[in-house]
Amino acid sequence: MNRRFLIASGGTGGHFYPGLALGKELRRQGLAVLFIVRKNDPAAQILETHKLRYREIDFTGLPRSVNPLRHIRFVYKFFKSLLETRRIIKDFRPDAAIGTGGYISFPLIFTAHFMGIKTAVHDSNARLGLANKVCGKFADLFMLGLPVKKKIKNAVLTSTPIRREFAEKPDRNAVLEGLGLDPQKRTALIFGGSQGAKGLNAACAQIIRKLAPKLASWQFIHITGERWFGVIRQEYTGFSNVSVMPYSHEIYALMHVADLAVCRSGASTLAELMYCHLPAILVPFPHAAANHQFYNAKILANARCARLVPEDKNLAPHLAQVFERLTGKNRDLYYMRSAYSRLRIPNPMTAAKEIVRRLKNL
Ligand SMILES: CC(=O)N[C@H]1[C@@H](OP(=O)(O)OP(=O)(O)OC[C@H]2O[C@@H](n3ccc(=O)[nH]c3=O)[C@H](O)[C@@H]2O)O[C@H](CO)[C@@H](O)[C@@H]1O
Repeated sequence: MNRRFLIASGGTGGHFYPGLALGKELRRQGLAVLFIVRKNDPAAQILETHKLRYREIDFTGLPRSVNPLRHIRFVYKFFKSLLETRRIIKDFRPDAAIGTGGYISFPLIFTAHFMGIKTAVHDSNARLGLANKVCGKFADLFMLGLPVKKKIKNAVLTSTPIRREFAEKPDRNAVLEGLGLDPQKRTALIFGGSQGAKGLNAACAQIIRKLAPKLASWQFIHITGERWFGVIRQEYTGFSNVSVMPYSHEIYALMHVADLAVCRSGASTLAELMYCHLPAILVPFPHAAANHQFYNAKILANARCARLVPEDKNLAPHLAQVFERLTGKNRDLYYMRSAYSRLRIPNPMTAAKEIVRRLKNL
């Protein structure tokens, strides 16, 4: 009979997309897959687009406020979610339950474990999230996107799955000309996480405006995030060597044609940089849980594939200094690019396949 896999995923894009890649690979291999997502999670819509089945549960993360009513509501929803999950497990009868991070993993891994079902979790970051720390105590398999310092039971490094589109090498001339840019010039790609990044946007615009006349052989693609598009586009008025956009659905093509990225250090971004061997200046999101973006960035910085610039009051001058050095010395970029071949992290493009292989062996 067909093996059956139940995946809890959703919340941020960073937690959801690796789960989606995994679900698609399970289906590609002819295995049955069902998702559990939080009620009203926009991830449900994306699952529908991909024709993947899902069930919703009513659950929220730990309340941050001290309001006792919120805590009572949390406890109520917590027990309710365990009962809902139990029902789903009884209906679907999975061979294994998988959580891809975020608090939605907890009810599934906890319930499945006590119902005698094999469990696995995947954490993309170099510092584990709270839900995964707890789930790790029950999991039969703990898959890691990046190496972590902490000793974890049943852990294996699999990397984080990325979109298949990254495997298609684009035509550099066509991509750059399509953006009104010059294929002869070197190109820096600037972007935040899936939402953009306010501080990074402002610092980059300031630096590019100042350095552009000195850097005639360089041009820039600046992805601002929807919220900041208008303001940042204004800043570049009169600059013909900058292409500004609010979001790119084809960032995989841009990463392949770029010579340097200036970006955040979310886990999927890192896996994509690794796959494209793209040298980067990483500016970790300073408010990420347990400062995990800093630890993510450190892995690429220690391996010399990237430079790490913290977002503090010196962001603009520090970034300008690193940026000027890298754009002035092509040799540095060459060494950074080649340093990726020495990274001892599995290929993110085959990560979904590898995860499925391990799940089948549980
Ligand atoms: C702010 C925050 O806490 N973010 C976290 C969130 O990911 P978050 O989703 O913010 O960040 P990630 O780097 O993991 O993913 C961003 C994704 O958006 C894509 N992209 C971005 C811009 C664009 O124009 N087009 C586009 O497709 C990138 O290619 C990438 O695939 O969960 C991740 C996994 O737990 C964490 O590592 C991140 O730290």
